[in-house]
Amino acid sequence: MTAAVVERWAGLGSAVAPLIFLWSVVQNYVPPTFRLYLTTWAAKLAACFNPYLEITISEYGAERFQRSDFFLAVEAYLSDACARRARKLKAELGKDSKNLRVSVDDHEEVTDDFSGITIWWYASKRQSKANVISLYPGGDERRFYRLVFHRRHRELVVDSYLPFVLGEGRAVTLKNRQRRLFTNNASGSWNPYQGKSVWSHVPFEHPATFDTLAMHPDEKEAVIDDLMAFQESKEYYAKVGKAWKRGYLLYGPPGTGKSTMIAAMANFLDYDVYDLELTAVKNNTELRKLFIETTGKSIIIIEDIDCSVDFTGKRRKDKKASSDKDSDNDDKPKLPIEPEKDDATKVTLSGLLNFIDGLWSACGGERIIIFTTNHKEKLDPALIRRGRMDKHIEMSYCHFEGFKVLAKNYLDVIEHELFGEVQRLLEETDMSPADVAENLMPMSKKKKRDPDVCLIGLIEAIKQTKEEAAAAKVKEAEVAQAKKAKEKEETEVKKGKEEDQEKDKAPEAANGDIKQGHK
Ligand SMILES: Nc1ncnc2c1ncn2[C@@H]1O[C@H](COP(=O)(O)OP(=O)(O)OP(=O)(O)O)[C@@H](O)[C@H]1O
Ligand SMILES: [Mg+2]
Repeated sequence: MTAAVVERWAGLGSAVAPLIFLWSVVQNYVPPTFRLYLTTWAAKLAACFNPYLEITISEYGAERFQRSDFFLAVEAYLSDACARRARKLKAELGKDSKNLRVSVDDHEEVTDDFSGITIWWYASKRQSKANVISLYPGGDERRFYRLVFHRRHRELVVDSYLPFVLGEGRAVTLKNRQRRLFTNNASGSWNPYQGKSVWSHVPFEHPATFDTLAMHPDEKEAVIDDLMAFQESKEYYAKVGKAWKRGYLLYGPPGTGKSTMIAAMANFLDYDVYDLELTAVKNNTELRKLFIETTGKSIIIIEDIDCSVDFTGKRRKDKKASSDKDSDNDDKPKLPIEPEKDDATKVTLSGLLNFIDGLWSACGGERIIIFTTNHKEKLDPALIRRGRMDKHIEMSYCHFEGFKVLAKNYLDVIEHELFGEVQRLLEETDMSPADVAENLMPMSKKKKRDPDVCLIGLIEAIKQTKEEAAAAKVKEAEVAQAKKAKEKEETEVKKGKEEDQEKDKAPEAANGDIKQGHK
C-alpha cells in the first residue's frame, strides 16, 4: 500500500485490532441471520471511528446501456490531472486509433489536492456475482472509481470538488475527442438493442479552415464574429428566453464554397457535423427523433434544401390535377405546406419548421443549423425568415480578394505581375472559386506548381469562360429577338384575320340595311 494509505489509516490507531478480532469471532461462531444483523451494526460502529468517507462512481449508472457521463468525466480528469503521479498506468489507443490514452490502472491509487485538502482516488472493478448472462457491453465486469476524503471536508468535496472534476473532465474529453461526421440511417435499420443508431458516423477530417476559404475578408470576419458571439452567448440566450441555436442559410451558385464553408465552421468551432439526408426521412416523427439524437456542440446541415426532388416529385404525382400544372413550375416551394391524408408517411414543411425551432429544438442546446441552396428564391419564405435562418450568407463568384487567398494557398504567391490581368478579367467574368482553384492546381509533373504557368493557364481559362458567356448572351439575345419577331408576326396575322372577318361582315350589314330600306 502507498504512503497515502498509511497516512489515511494512521488516525485509527489501536481501534482496528479489536474490530478485526470481533469480525473473526462473528465469522466463525455466529449463525448467518444473526451475522447479517451484526454486520450491519458493525459497519455503523466502524463508521463512528473511521473519519474517512467514500464516494463511488460506477461505470454504468441508471442508464444501463450507456456508460455514465460522470464516470467518463472522472476517467478523463484523472488521466489528465493525476495519472502521471500514479505508479501503475495503462495505455490504450483511442476509438479513432490515433490518440494514445493514458489512464490510471485498476487497483491503483492516486492522490489529488484541492483547496488545500487531500483526496484519494482508487480505480477498481468488481465482478458481478449474479449467475446470469450479462447485457452490459463490458461483460459482467463493473468498473468504478472511489474517492476517499476526511469527513470534515464533506461539503467542500460534494459541493465544489465533484462539480470541478465533472467540468474539468468534460473539457478534457472535448479537447481530446475525435470529431465526427454523422449521416442518418434509413429508419428500417434503426435498432438500439443491436447498436444500430439513427445516425452512423465517420471521423470528421475535412481540412478546410477560414484561412483557406476564398471570400471577401470583411464578410469572412463577419461570419467568424457571429460564430464567436454565438459560442459565448449561453447565458445571453437563456436570459432572452431563446433556445441556444443559430440558423445559417448559405446560398450561391455551384462551386462557390458553401460546403467548404460548413467544414471551416465546424473546424473553427470544434463541433461535430450531422449531415441530414432529408430524402431518407419518412415522416415528421422520424425527423424529430433524428433531432433528439443529435448532441450539443454540433452543426446540423441540410444540403441543397431546394432539391428535395425525389420526395416532392412523388408527392406531386400523388396530387394529380393540380400537380400536373405545378410540376413544371420550379419556382414553387418544394415542401408541402398543408398536411395531407397520407401525412404519416411524409415530411412536411411544418415538420421541418418544427425541427428548426419547435419546442424540441431547445433540447441540448449549442447547435447550428445550416441550409445550403443554389436557388434562394425557390425556398419558402417561412423556412428562411430571420429567427429560423438567422444569417443569410451569399457565396459569390470568385473576385480578386478571393483569388488572392487561393493563390496564396495553392501557389504560395502573394504578389505577381499577372495579378493585375487576373483582377481585370475576374471583374468582368463570373467564374466560381472551384473553377479558379482547379486552374491553380494543375496535376501534371511538367507544370509542377509553377506560378507563371498556372496563372497563364488561369487567364486563358477566364478568357474562355468570358467568351463562352458572351456567346451565350448573344445566343440568348437572338432567341429573344426571334421569339419577339415570331410573336409580332403572329399578332399581325391575327390582326389581318380579324380585319378580314370585319370586312366579310360589312357587306352583310349593308345588305341588311338595304333589306330594311325595302321594307
Ligand atoms: N470559396 C472557396 N474557397 C476555397 N475553396 C473553394 C471555394 N469555393 C470552392 N472551393 C473549392 O471548390 C471545391 C468545391 O466547393 P464546394 O463543394 O464548397 O462548393 P459548393 O458551393 O458547396 O457547391 P455546390 O453548390 O455544387 O454544392 C472545394 O473542394 C474547394 O476546393
Ligand atoms: Mg456543396
